[in-house]
Amino acid sequence: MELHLPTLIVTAVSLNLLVGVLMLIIFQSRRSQKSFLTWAIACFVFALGAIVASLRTSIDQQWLTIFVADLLIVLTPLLAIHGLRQYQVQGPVSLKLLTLVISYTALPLTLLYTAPNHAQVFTSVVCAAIFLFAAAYMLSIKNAPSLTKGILFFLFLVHALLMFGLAGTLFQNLSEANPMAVEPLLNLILITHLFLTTGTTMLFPVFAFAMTEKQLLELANFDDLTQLYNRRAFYERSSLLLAKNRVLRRPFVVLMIDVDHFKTINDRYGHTAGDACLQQLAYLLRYATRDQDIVARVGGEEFAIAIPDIDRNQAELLSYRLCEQVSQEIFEVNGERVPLTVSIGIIYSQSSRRELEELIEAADGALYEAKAQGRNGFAFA
Ligand SMILES: Nc1nc2c(ncn2[C@@H]2O[C@H](COP(=O)(O)OP(=O)(O)OP(=O)(O)O)[C@@H](O)[C@H]2O)c(=O)[nH]1
Repeated sequence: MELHLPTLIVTAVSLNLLVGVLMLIIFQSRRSQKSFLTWAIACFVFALGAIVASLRTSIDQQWLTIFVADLLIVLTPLLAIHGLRQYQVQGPVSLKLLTLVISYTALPLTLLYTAPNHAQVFTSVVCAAIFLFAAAYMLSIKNAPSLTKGILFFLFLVHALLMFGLAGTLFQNLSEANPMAVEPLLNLILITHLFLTTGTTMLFPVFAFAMTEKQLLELANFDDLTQLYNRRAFYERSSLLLAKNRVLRRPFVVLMIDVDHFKTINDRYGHTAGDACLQQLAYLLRYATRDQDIVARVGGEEFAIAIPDIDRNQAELLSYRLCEQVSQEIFEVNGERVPLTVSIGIIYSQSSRRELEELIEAADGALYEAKAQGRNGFAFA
């Protein structure tokens, strides 16, 4: 089946207009999220650029069909990146940078006014560079859902390569005795360009929603200071793990860990230093345990670890090792060493028959015991 170029342009323009309107509707209901407005503008700018560029064959107004069209085509990916950065807390692409790129594109385009083919080569190279930047930018976005991030990265990269390919083909065309010879190749590149642009714009709202969902999930499940599970997630995940262990009649252990004399540490070194110690301790706990263990910060200076499939001796050895490691770890604040120890309460349930709340309560009681015995140690319930 042969692809009909005008039909494709009409389809791409219509899809971009539709996605643009969809973005505007989303923006209406989420006015604080300006990226949707920016992406809507990007869609409209692309649609306008495609319409104006497609007039090249029917009207002889180069200032419009080359100069304005090329500027609109360059502006589209810039707006897309601008929207992506607005969605991040990193802030938008500075308006200065945007103006700079457009001005540096407009100037050579003006100089190339009488050489429209050269102008097209130049525009393609600029677009390729912007898409390459967009691909690199996608990689730098942390905390983004990997699937949509990966697809967008791929689309930007392919688009950059395509634009370099277009520039090369157009350049070759300049010296070609028969410019019509590369026409099919140019059409194929143009068609791919339309597909890529439309696909990318359609992915933006998906990316934005997936990202928001990921952030909300993290806010709901993770402790901001230590990045460990929070109390809610600890209960939720440990309950599931406990239920699974109960079915399999396997043992289950809960450790309640509390920093000793943390009030004194805060009073002496300051609250910020206390926070830094908690972060370092959290890292140590996560590092000292297995992937399947659930490590959480369940209170100010209180941590909990749920451990499946571990016998009583191993639980004792782990608690001993944790106390040792924490007391030997160097917690340093402003060049000063902060002495830090922990006390641990352990509950061992042989076939996981007891409820989680019961286990936590028992481990808490054992923790109280460990504190009473002089701290920097552990006790069994
Ligand atoms: N820096 C910092 N301090 C916190 C945080 N959450 C709780 N704290 C402090 O932790 C201290 C806990 O003190 P206490 O409950 O009296 O216990 P303690 O001083 O550790 O004494 P023992 O537990 O009996 O060894 C309080 O001073 C809280 O202000 C936090 O997120 N950061």
